[in-house]
Amino acid sequence: MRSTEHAPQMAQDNPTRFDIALRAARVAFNGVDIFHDLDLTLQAGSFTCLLGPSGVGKSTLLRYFAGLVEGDVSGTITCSDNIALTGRVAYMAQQDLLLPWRSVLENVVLGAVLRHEKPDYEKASHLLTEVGLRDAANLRPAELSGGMKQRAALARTLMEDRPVVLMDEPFSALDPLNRLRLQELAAQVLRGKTVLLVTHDPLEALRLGDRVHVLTGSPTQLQDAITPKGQSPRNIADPEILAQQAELLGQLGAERSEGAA
Ligand SMILES: Nc1ncnc2c1ncn2[C@@H]1O[C@H](COP(=O)(O)OP(=O)(O)OP(=O)(O)O)[C@@H](O)[C@H]1O
Repeated sequence: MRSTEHAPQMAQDNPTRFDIALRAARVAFNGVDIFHDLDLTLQAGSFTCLLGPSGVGKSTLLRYFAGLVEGDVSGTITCSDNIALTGRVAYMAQQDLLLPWRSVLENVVLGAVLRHEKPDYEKASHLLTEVGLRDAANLRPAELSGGMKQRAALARTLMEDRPVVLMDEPFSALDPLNRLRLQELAAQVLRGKTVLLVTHDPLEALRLGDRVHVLTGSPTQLQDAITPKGQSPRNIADPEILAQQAELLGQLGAERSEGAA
């Protein structure tokens, strides 16, 4: 990973110090419970990953923490410092949500502009270099590939420097090498922050997550967390990580589908 004198301030310089407790969460759409009685604690400064089959409710759970689920919703979110979570979250959606009329650089500094703050263009340029978009800073989103849009959205999320970061499949559109590079970048820039990340990739979850939960069933339930050892980004060739991958695939139902085949 490149490192320059202008490297953005890393989260470990200012770690997140409050736990976030979600209790008795319930979300229903059209009268059907996606989940109910769901509890999940995000420990201060730790990286939690959510895995599960498509449609199980991962994005809904992530969006619940972001306060973005509307309608038939109940439950509580409490921070251990007794300050509301609202306003302390950076959220990266599955869709890149880049504004089409703004350049990549202008999209990355959008948060500051909307808050009427002076954008830190130096930090934005550094992050664009880190995500491999230095030469695309002045392009509009329509001129980018899907993977480039996702990298721009990641740079915008990392730019925000919030204590809590929620990311929905942030690397899904990337080729394998860019995926590994950006996982490394995320691990480095987000170290010390409280992160919740949704992914379909068990190895990505084990590479980055301190706690990895599988969601299964309907209504959805959280399986007990798997807790890979050591600091992220972890070596995915490590035999212990590979054993945990097998465990996660088992929780996801791999044995059942092999049996069915
Ligand atoms: N706003 C909504 N209105 C109605 N139904 C919704 C809404 N949002 C999500 N759902 C439904 O809730 C269920 C869970 O959706 P969600 O997007 O959370 O799943 P997911 O596990 O993230 O899926 P994927 O891995 O495909 O992204 C799905 O059946 C989906 O159709």
